[in-house]
Amino acid sequence: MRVVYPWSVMLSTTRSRYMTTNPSDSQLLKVGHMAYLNSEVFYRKLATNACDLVALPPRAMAAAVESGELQAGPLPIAEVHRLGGKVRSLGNMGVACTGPAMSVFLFSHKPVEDLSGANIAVTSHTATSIQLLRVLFVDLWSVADHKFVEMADDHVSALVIGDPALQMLANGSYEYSYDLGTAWHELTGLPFVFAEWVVRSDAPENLVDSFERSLIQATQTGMESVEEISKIRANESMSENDVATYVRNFSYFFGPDERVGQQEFKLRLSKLPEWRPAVLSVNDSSETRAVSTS
Ligand SMILES: C=C(O[C@@H]1C=C(C(=O)O)C=C[C@H]1O)C(=O)O
Repeated sequence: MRVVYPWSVMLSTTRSRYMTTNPSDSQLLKVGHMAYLNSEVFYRKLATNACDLVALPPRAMAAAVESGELQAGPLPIAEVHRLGGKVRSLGNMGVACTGPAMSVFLFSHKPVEDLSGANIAVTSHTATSIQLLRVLFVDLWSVADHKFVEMADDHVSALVIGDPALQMLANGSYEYSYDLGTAWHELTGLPFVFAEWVVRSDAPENLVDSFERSLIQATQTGMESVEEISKIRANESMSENDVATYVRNFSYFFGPDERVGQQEFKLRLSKLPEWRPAVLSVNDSSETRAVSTS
């Protein structure tokens, strides 16, 4: 399995066992590696010859699948909806939660009800949570006339996801924090699907079938290996117990409830004006340093 790591400066989670500098024209799918702790169960036990992995943050990963640079990955659900028939589901899997997500936060210096007109900084990693925040601003918190800005700009609140959010939760200086999974559950009583494993519809069927089998098997084994993951991924801000609680909080195989939650999100989002955040090159993003966990 060959892995390219343009993202390696951003997260402390990269694993050298995957790193090689020897590109080959192998008959393997090019697959996105979501290097967040919340996605570790997919990759920890993935056979080394199952695919070629490329690490990218969620928004950039969706752009790479859309352009054909990658063929598969756990894509932000808002982008899965947008890509429509260009992609199809792999294994009925992804990242979902019912209630707290524990790593998708609006951190704020003011209560959320007072954010109308405020500058809200948004991580360039996100494609879905920013859309969830737009829904919550309208349907739950009645926040209007806010402006989404970059992390380096002046802001009152910041939307942060994944490992950087875990880090900020431990070390951050914001007075208020709102878990977007909790807020969604308050609003709808439903699970929220953040990401779904998909593959491009034009990917060769034989490669897709064999990768899908490997991925399902790896994830089942990965979910049985949370203790091992916890030992490896515990750090000064998260004990082994914290890591295990965090990982076990997610649903990785979807049932009917996840799909109902997904459709509800699609519906609520479709009622808002069409808008999506710019696709930034990872290297352009000034927040790389601001939210680095490495
Ligand atoms: C639960 C999370 O969901 C993530 C949030 C995403 C987004 O906002 O676009 C995309 C992928 C998910 O892994 C998280 O990052 O903590």
